[in-house]
Amino acid sequence: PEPSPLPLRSRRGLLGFGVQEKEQLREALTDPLGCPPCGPETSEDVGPISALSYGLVLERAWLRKQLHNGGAIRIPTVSFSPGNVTTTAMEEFGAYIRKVFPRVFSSSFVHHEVVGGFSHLFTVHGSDPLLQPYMLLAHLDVVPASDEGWEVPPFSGQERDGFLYGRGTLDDKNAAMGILQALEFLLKRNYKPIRSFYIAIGHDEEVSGRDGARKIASKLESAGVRLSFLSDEGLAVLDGVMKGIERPVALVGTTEKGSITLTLTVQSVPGHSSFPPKETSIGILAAAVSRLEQNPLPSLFGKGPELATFEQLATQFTFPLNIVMANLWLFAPIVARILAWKPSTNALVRTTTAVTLFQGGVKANVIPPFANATVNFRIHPAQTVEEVLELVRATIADDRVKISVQEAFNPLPVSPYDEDSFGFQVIRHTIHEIFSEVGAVAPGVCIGNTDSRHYLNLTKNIYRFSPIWLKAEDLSRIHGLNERISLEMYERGVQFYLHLIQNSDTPELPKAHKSLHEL
Ligand SMILES: CCCCCCCC/C=C\CCCCCCCC(=O)NCC(=O)O
Ligand SMILES: [Zn+2]
Ligand SMILES: [Zn+2]
Repeated sequence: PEPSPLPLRSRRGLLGFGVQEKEQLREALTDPLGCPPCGPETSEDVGPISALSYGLVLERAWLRKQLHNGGAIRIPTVSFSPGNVTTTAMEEFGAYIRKVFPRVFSSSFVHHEVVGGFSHLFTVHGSDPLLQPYMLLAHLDVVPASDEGWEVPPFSGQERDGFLYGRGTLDDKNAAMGILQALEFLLKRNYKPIRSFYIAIGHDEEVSGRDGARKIASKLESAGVRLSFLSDEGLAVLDGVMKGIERPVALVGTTEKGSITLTLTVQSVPGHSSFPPKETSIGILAAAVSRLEQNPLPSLFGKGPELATFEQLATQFTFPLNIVMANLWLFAPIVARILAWKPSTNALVRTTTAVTLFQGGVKANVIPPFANATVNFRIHPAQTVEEVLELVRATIADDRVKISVQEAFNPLPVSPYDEDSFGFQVIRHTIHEIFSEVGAVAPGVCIGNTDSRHYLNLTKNIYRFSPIWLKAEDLSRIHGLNERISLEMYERGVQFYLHLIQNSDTPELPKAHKSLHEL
């Protein structure tokens, strides 16, 4: 049977669903009868039903039918360096989404194209051409992971205790699959958007986005496209990440830090290890790198947009921290010192220094002819590439260490987050709908970099929020060991995009609400 039409929001509700509509939506989302006929599969047919590994979670019976041959997490779409990505896996990913999202690829008002070899651009044509389109961004590539240290192999897509484990479950296949799953679901319910939108799934975000996002952006720019707003991965719902805040809070990245990656090289004359010089190239380089680690760049806390984050979150802090945060003009130096204790909050205080690669030496009895190291700095919004470079030179203070710049860009402009900013308000409203536990939604500085920076010429309204719930212990899973997402959170992510798409269909500006109770 054809699926029943989804009871969509009435126009009167604009952004919010009415109580009855929400109930209907809940039923539609969980009612397997709304799915295509599936046959009498049991859970043994496909093993554990896991969201990303099998692609779909809301319509479990339907997904069992389609997804026997692996899933998003099991396709190792690893990016190693710019131009060096796992192309076969990326092609497989393209085939996979064609298979599991048939309506997205066959709808008369969704246009799909592959850009840069493996990135995907979808244009979803809305019924009102006068409304400016928006864009949902995600990426399909992941950073490498070996089996070592993982509870389950990172590309096996296994479920344990309600969590799906694997590289990409938080960054960023949850979003790539979640967005497409939301669209597939809406199309199945005969939903026709009013406002047009784009979905761009990049294939090399983890290594600069130069072949994916950059090409998509320049293609759209040449076509004269301007966006109402752009939503990408970034900050998240944070639960217990910051001491003194009792309820979870959602941070939406209104800017992101800059970045500079340096190669440090020391050369020396090779020779016999039995009569070594006082210092080898490895020793000289190690000392330089150690000086960088021992002398972090200065605290700039309170001089950038992080000030607004803490001011807006002030009421969420318990006494007396609420007073402290509301008076950062006085207390910023003390707060900065406390934030610097933990890596996640230290990243808000200063430009960070990370030594990520170190190479040197050719044989045990040969004086090394060279040594080199890669150091990646993430630049605080109140600093520039030039300023960082100058401070680094002064800290190394050794002419034998040659410094070359691999890549560099300044911190990104701050997107508006006032009451008149459609993009920020629609995202904020949707967060309150889906993550009703959050005490506040505030603007923040995204400490990592995203594909969204390639779209600066298309909109000033760029917002970086991953619809995921992170506890303090989860932060190390991103690019780390045992990356995982609970099935419940993946499902909430799909709901987030489902609501965001529908909420964006209003021409009117949503008013800022602190919570749903005020609606
Ligand atoms: C109350 C304030 C506490 C703030 C603590 C920050 C918590 C960090 C939350 C999320 C992690 C940020 C990840 C950002 C996305 C990164 C995407 C990525 O990997 N890009 C590539 C790169 O940056 O190299
Ligand atoms: Zn990412
Ligand atoms: Zn990443």
